Order: sequence, then structure tokens, then C-alpha cells
Amino acid sequence: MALSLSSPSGYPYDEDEEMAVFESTAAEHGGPTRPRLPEISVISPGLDTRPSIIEQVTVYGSMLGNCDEGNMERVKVYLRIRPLTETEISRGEEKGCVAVQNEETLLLKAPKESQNMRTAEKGITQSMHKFSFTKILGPKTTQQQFYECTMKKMVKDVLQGENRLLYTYGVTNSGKTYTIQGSGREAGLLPRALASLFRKLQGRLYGAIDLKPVMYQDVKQLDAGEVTAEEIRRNSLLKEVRGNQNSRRGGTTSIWDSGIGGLSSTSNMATLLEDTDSVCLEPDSLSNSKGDDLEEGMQFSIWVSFYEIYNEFLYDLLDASPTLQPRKRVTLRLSDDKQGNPYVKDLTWINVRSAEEAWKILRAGHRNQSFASTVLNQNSSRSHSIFSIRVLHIRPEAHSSPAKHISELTVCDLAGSERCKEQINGERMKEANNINTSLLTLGRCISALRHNQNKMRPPQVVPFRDSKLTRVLQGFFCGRGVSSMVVNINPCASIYDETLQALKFSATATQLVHGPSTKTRVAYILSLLREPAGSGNDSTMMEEEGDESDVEDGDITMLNTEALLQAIDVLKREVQRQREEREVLEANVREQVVSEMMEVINDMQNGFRETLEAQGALIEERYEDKIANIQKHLKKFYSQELKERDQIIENLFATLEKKEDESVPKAVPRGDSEGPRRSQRLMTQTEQGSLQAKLQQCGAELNAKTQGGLRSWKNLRQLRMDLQKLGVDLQSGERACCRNTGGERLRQALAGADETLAKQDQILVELQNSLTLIKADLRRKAETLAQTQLPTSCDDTSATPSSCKKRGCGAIAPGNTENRPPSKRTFFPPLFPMCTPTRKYNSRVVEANITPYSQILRSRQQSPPRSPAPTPRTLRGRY
Ligand SMILES: Nc1ncnc2c1ncn2[C@@H]1O[C@H](COP(=O)(O)OP(=O)(O)OP(=O)(O)O)[C@@H](O)[C@H]1O
Repeated sequence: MALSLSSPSGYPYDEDEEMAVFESTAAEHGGPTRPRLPEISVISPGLDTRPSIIEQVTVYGSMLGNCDEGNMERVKVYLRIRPLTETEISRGEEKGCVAVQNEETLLLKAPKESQNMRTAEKGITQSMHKFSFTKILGPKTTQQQFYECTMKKMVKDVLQGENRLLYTYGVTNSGKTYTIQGSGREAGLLPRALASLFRKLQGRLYGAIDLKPVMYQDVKQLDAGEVTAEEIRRNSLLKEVRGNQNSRRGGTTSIWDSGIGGLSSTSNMATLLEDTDSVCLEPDSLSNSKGDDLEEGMQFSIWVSFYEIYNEFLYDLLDASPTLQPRKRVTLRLSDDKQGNPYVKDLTWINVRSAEEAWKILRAGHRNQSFASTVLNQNSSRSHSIFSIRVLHIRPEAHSSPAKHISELTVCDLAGSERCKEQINGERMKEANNINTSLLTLGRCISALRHNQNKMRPPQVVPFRDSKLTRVLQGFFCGRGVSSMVVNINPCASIYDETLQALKFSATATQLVHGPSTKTRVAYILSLLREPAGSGNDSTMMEEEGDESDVEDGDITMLNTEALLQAIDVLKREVQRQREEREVLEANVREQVVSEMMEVINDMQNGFRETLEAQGALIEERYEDKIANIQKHLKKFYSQELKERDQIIENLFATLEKKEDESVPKAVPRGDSEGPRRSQRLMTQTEQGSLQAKLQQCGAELNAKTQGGLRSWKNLRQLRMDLQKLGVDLQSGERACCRNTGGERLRQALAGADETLAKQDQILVELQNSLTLIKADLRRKAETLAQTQLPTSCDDTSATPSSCKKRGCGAIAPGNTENRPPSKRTFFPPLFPMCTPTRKYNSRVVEANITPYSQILRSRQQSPPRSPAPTPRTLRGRY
């Protein structure tokens, strides 16, 4: 079986490393057709012959370029594998999934029933994972061995004035609390550290003063060098916790009344302390630990605090209740000091003078901590607990000068990550949620810090503010100190998947390097002091710094005021220089950006112009098509219309001719003295009636057709208006396109269309005129008919005057229009209201206005030849 133990490229670029870290998870989204994965995922960088991360960051990072590489150490990550408990052994738990290959390398093999194995079988991820750590400590490692490996050096560093953080991370029930505090007689890291600290400080404790507990901000003031040792001695700036706590507790006695500080054991607190286990340290653990390397003449004062973060709230674990009555716990707030560093406000700090005192305080606080029984752990921590030891470095002889320094050792026992679904209790579920969220935030912060180490990438915001835990630890990740991580794992196969996740998290932490420490900054200031004012740049400074690395151990408190003021001046000049550099850089960048933007804008302008032209052409084309279409339809429409009218007129003429033909023989001229016989006259009257009815019908038809013609006229007008509108649209489109090319053509087309319309109008007018003529002709015919009817009735001389009178023809006097026969009344005008009489028509009307007597006379003469009426054909020829 071929095992791939390092990344394929063999060189740990940042991307490479991240790929390695997230290889297993990133692959989860892949399908079965993905290329075959290597059988082992390597979940940590820096293995084998790879260059160290320091080299890598030096290549890329300007941050490292400004610092001494020697100070840039990688975060130490220790792995502790706990042995199986008796319960687990009796349950028959498997532990073969965890294999230690050597002191630094761990191999995880997914057990059959694990989720990881299921995904590995589908080819999505690997079933084996390899991790590397600073050091791996197996199940047989004793507490003492673990202490020596991890914390011994840290205690020494703290006494040297450094800040150190150690935190444990792991799945629930993996042994974190056991590692920090210990169990029974197996003291953990913290009691051992306290014992070691006090051992080293033997005879160096600043014990002459009976310090009252102080608030954190007072300690910060000390840190800032604002008070002298003498002031501490006089307790002038130390605020009694009692005073503050009285206000919070309504004047009850505080933890201090029990005299922890002085160990007077009279109150309930003292009773509480009596129950605690005593520290059991191996005799050899403190051997050789006398602080000979401590600075000459320096004295120390030790202060401790203990608090927990439970469900994202901070609680003071040393805020002991004076009574046994349960009460609501007071939450603490996080604030920022003048420098923007977060600190826990109103936190109790206790001055301790022996390891035993400190241990007892730790145990007392531990009792206040939130524990609960869960599925996996009978006594599971439900909160992150943070125990801090502050060491005040005091020069007793320096009464007037601020010769103080504070260093800190913080030990954080993180709550264990766990599966929320395994919690049946609502409260436990909420706790698990909060724990997981804060651990996730911690992971995100570490990833962001890791990302920001590479200065070639755009920096990410580190989400310290997303959880209380990351906020209180922020300083240790930002150069205030050095952090170390202990990863605890339980080798049981049943929690393999959770263990794998915890180890992946730690793999990211192993890639972190620490920022420049406080001491580096001191060295930098010292180097600036040695620089001739205002000269040199970063590189020269760093070179000199490198030459005199021994100055690194120097303490800034050793400098006198003048030197520090000088340093401030130098730093100010340096800031000014860098500001100017930045301004020049900014101006260059702006110029570059502006020129690039102009290019982009020009490109955009050209693009828009082209689009506009293309659209203009498109619109022109579209309107040309529309106009052609409209012309075509108009032509078709009018030719159709004309055809129909021709047909109508032809029919009308045909009908008229027919009627004329029918009516002529009936109006036979009466050449003899006797008129037609009565029967003949009656018949003629009947025929005339029917003829009149037909004529009326013809008139009605003509009227309807005329109305239809008028409607068409209206349609035509509407079309014309549409056309005009189209023309206007076209003009506006043309203007928008800023071009004048196709518009003229369109206008011409429109003008042509208008002309056609005008012609059509003309034709229509002519048609109307023709119709009027026809109507007049018809009217004339009707009158002729009426006249023929009149003599018939009046020629009846045999009729009695009375009968003649009855018919209204005997007593008609000329000019008596009232008694005129009904034939005089015209029936066409109502039929053709729109008609206007022509001259020809008028002449015929005049002709029609002949008196009845003249008509009678004319009817007795031979009938004149028929006036040449316009035939349909001649009419048709007119249009
Ligand atoms: N190195 C060890 N040797 C022997 N026993 C151990 C070791 N580590 C842990 N244990 C035991 O394992 C059990 C669980 O340990 P512990 O309570 O410290 O886990 P934890 O990680 O703190 O859990 P939680 O996160 O739930 O608080 C305890 O009974 C403890 O005594």
C-alpha cells in the first residue's frame, strides 16, 4: 500500500497547507467520478524536509520583515491522549483508531462504524489521517511529565516578564480538566505551576505590604507605570473590592472578610476551603526550581483571578456567597482600557502569598464553576474557565520612579465540543450550542490570523468580537503574549468523528506564528534610540538590531525618562516618515486608478455609441417595413373599395334603366281625344305605386351604401392620422439616433403616402358628386313619374267636379301651394341628406317646376325624345 505522506508539490505554500488541512472536508462535496484520493490525508504542515513556516512567512511577510525572525515562533500544540477509563474498558471500547507513529506524528484510522469510514467507502474522503504536533504525549504520560513538557518553561517566562496563555481543547470527556486541575492526588498543570512559581519566588515576595484585593484596572495602571512601589505600599490606589462588592451585594460581608488573603479561618469561606483537597506534588517536581535567574533586586507580588464564560456570560468564580442561600449570580462585563485592550470589569483579584493559598482559591472557584452530568461525562464542564496569575515586578528601592512591570500566566480550560443532538436536556442543549459556537469562533479567529500572516493576501477581519471567549483571549493572539494549545483526545472508537474534527481544528493552530512580542518592541525602541535621529530606514534598523540581539532581553523599565522621551521623538519621526511614504503611495495608486477608470469609461462610451447606432438602424428598418406594409394594405383596401362601389353603381344604373324601361310604355302619349280607359288608368296607378316603392327601396340602398362610403372615409382619415403619427415617431427616433440618413427617405415615403391619400380623397369626392348626380337623376325620374300620374287623374273629365275636388285637382289656383298634389313633395332629400345639388341638377329642378297645366299640355303632345341620361358606362368613365 503506497502511502503519501506529504503534499504532492512538496513545498508548503500557504494554499498548499490549507489544501492539506481541509482536504478531507473539501472533498466531501465531490462525486464518485473524482480522481482517486491518496489513502492518507496529511493534516498538518511542516513535516519532513519542508522548509519551516518561519522561512515561508519571511519570504512573503512584511510583518516578519520588520521583526527578528528569531522571535517568530510557531504556536506550540501538544497532544495528550488519555487512557481508557474503567467504564470504557468494561464497555469494550476499541482504541485502535489512534496510532502514535512517533513523538510528533499521529495516525488516525477510521473505525468501521464511523461516519468518516462511510464517506471514505464512497470515495469522498480518506479513511486515514495524519497529524503532526509539537509533541505527542500518550496515555502513560504522568502529570509531572506533562507539566515539564508544556508549562515549566512558561512559568519561567512569566517570571521573566512575559505573558503566556495555555488552553486546552478537545471533545467532551477527553481529559481537559484533568490536565489543567488534576484529579484527586494527581495535580494538574495549574497547581504545579503555582507551586513552581512560589518556589522560584522564595524570599523574593513583596510580602511586607498587606495588599488588599485590587480591581483589574488598578493593575493596568500599575502596568502602565503610573504608580510607584511606594504608592502600592501605601495602598493609596488600590480599591478595596469590599467597597464595590458591598454596593453590589447590599452591604453584606465579602469573601475578604473570611480572610483568604490573611488566611484567618473564621468565616464560611474558610470552612469551604477546609474541604478542598490538598495539593500533592511529587518531591522532585519542585527540585532545582529556585529562581536564580531572576533579576537582581526585583521583588514580586502574585495575584490571581478565576472566572468562567457560561452561555456567553462572564461570572466571577471567586465571588463567593457569604451565605449558603442560593442567589442570582452577578454577570461581569467586558470593557476596553485606554489602549483598547479588553479586560473583565469588576473582576476579583486576590493577592496570594503561597502556593497553598492559590490552590485553595482555585479549588474554591472550581466549586462555583458550572458542571453537569452529560451522556459522555458525569462531571462535564459546561463553561470555559479562565484562571489568571499576575506577577507584579517591583523594585522596592524605586520609590519615585515607575519601576514596575506586570506579567501574566493565563490557563484556560475550554469546555468540550460535543454533539448537540446527544443532549436530551434543553439546558444542556443550550450550553452545548454556546460552547460549540464559541469554539467555532475561536477556530475562525485562528484561521483568519493564519490567513493574515501572509501579507501577499488581502487581510481578513479576525472575528474576536464574535464571542466572549475570543475577546478575552484576544491579547494573546495579538502580540501581547505567547499562546500554547493542548489538544486532549479520547482514543475511543465511538467518538472517532468528533476526535477527527478536534484534530483538524488543532491542525490550523499549528500553522500560526506568534506576532512580535513585547520584548521585540522594546528592542525596537532601543534600536531606535541608538539610531542617529531621523536617519536610516527599517532595514538598517533591523540589521543593527540583528547584530545586537542581546539587547532583546533588555527591559524598557530600565530606561530613564529622557531616554524614553527621546525614543518617543524618534518614533514620532518614524511615524511621520511612514505617513509621508503612505501618502506618496496613495497618490500613485489614485493616479493609476483614475487612468484605469478613464480607460474603462472610454470603452464604455464607445460601446454605447455602437449600440445606439445599431439600434437606430434597426428602428429605421422596422419603420420602413411598417410603412411598406401600410402602403400595400391601403392600396389593397382602396382597390377593393373602388371595385365594390363600381359594382354598386353599376347595379344601381342597371336597376334604373330597368325601371325606366318599365315605366316608359306605361306613360303612353295620348294622341286621341279620349284618354285611356279607367281600367287602364287604374292599372297604371298600381304600377306607379309599385314603381314608387321600388324607387324608395333603391334610394334606401343608395343611402346605406353612401353611409358605408362615409364610414370608409372615416377609416381612411383614421389611417391617415396613424400614418402622420408614425411619421412623427420616426422623426423623433431619427433625432434620438443623431443621424439623418434614413429619415429623409421615410419622409418621402410618407409624403408619397399622403399624395396617394389625397388622390383617393379626390376620387371619393368625385364619387360623391357622381352619386349626387345619380340621385338628382333619380329625383327627376321620380318627378316625371309623378307628372305622368297627375294628368292621368286630372284628365278624367267625366268625373264630377265634386269628385275632382275630392282629389284636390279642381280648385287649384296658381300659386296655391297648399293644394298641390303630393307628387310635388320630394322624397329624395331625406334619403340623401348629404347630397349637394349640382348645376345640372338645378336646371333639372327648374325643369321639374313646370305647372301641372303645362305638363298636361305637354302630355297631350307627342312625347319628346328622351333626354340623354348619363349611362352607367359614361359615369363609370369619369372615375
Ligand atoms: N490522563 C488521564 N489519566 C487518567 N484518567 C484521565 C486522564 N485524562 C482524563 N482522565 C479521566 O477521564 C475523565 C474525563 O476527564 P475530564 O473530566 O477531565 O474531561 P473533560 O475533557 O474536562 O470533559 P468536559 O469537557 O466534559 O468537562 C475523568 O474521569 C478523568 O479522570
